[in-house]
Amino acid sequence: MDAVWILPVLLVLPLLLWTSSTFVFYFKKCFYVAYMMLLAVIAIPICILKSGGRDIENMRVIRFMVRHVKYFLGLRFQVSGWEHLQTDGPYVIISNHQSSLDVLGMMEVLPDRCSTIAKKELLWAGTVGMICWLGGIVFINRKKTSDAKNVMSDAAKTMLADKIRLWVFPEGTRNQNGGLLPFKKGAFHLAIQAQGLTADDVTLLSEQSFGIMRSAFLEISGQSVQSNGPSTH
Ligand SMILES: CCCCCCCC/C=C\CCCCCCCC(=O)SCCNC(=O)CCNC(=O)[C@H](O)C(C)(C)COP(=O)(O)OP(=O)(O)OC[C@H]1O[C@@H](n2cnc3c(N)ncnc32)[C@H](O)[C@@H]1OP(=O)(O)O
Ligand SMILES: CCCCCCCCCCCCCC(=O)OC[C@@H](O)COP(=O)(O)O
Repeated sequence: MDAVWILPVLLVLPLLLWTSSTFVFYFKKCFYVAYMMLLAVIAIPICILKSGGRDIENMRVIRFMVRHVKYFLGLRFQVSGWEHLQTDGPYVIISNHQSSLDVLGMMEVLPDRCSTIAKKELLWAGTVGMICWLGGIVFINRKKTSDAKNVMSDAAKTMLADKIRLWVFPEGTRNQNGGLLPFKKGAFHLAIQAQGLTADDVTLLSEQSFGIMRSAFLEISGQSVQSNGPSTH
C-alpha cells in the first residue's frame, strides 16, 4: 500500500527536471555529493588493499574512479598543454578554484604521483575525507598560518625525497565572483623550496603566475556564456 506514494514522486520528479533549471541545478548538486560519497566507499577498500594505507599511488585509483562522473552532470573538458606535465621529477601545479566540481577537472589531467593541498575540514567529509587522506592529500589549518607553513615546508621536503608533485589552489578558497583572488604565497614557497631558488624569487614567481592565469581565465571565460549557478528562469 505504501508503494502508492512512489507514483506521484515518479511523476513529479521528471516534470520538475524537465521544467525547472533551478531544480536541475540542486538535483545535480545533491547527486554529485551523494555519488562521490558512494564512489569513495568503493575506493577505500581498493586503496587499502592495494597500498596498505595512505599512499600517493592511491591517487591513480581515485583518478580512475572519478573520471566518468562528468558524464552524469553533462560536463565535458577541453584539455590543452597536457604534454607540459609529462616531465620527470617534482613540480607544483596551480589552478583557480571556483567550486567543488574543480575536482573533476583536476582528475582529468592529474599526473601520476600528484596529490594536493586542502583545508583540514575536508578530512571530516565522511568517506570523501577518508579517501582524501588515503590519497596523500596534505591537510592544512588555514586559521593557524604558522602551522600551515610548517606542514607545507615538510611537504616540500617529501616532494623532493619521494618525487611527488603537488596541486595547489593558490587563491586559498573557492571564488565564483569572476576573476582571481590574490594568490597566497604557499604554492610559490613550495616551488622554490623544491627547486633550489630563494625566497626573493617568490614575489616575482607569484606575480608572473597570477598574470598568466588571469589572462587565460579571462580568455576562457570570454568563450563561455554559462554561469556556475542555477539559471534564473
Ligand atoms: C573515488 C573517490 C571519489 C570521491 C572523492 C573525491 C576526492 C577527490 C580527491 C582529491 C581532490 C581533493 C580536492 C580538494 C580541494 C580542496 C582545495 C582547498 O581546500 S583550497 C584551501 C586550502 N588551500 C590553500 O589554502 C592554498 C595553500 N595556502 C597557502 O599556500 C597559504 O600561503 C598559507 C596557508 C601557507 C598561508 O596563508 P596566509 O593567509 O598566511 O597568507 P600568505 O600571504 O600566503 O602568507 C603570509 C606570509 O607567509 C609567507 N609564507 C607563506 N608560506 C610560506 C612558507 N611555506 N614558508 C615561508 N614563508 C611562507 C608569505 O610569503 C607571506 O609573507 P609576506 O607577507 O610575503 O612577507
Ligand atoms: C558532508 C560533506 C560532503 C562532502 C561532499 C564532497 C563531494 C565532492 C568532493 C570534492 C571535494 C572538493 C572539496 C572542495 O572543493 O572544498 C572546498 C575547499 O576547496 C575551499 O573551501 P572554501 O571555499 O574556503 O570553503
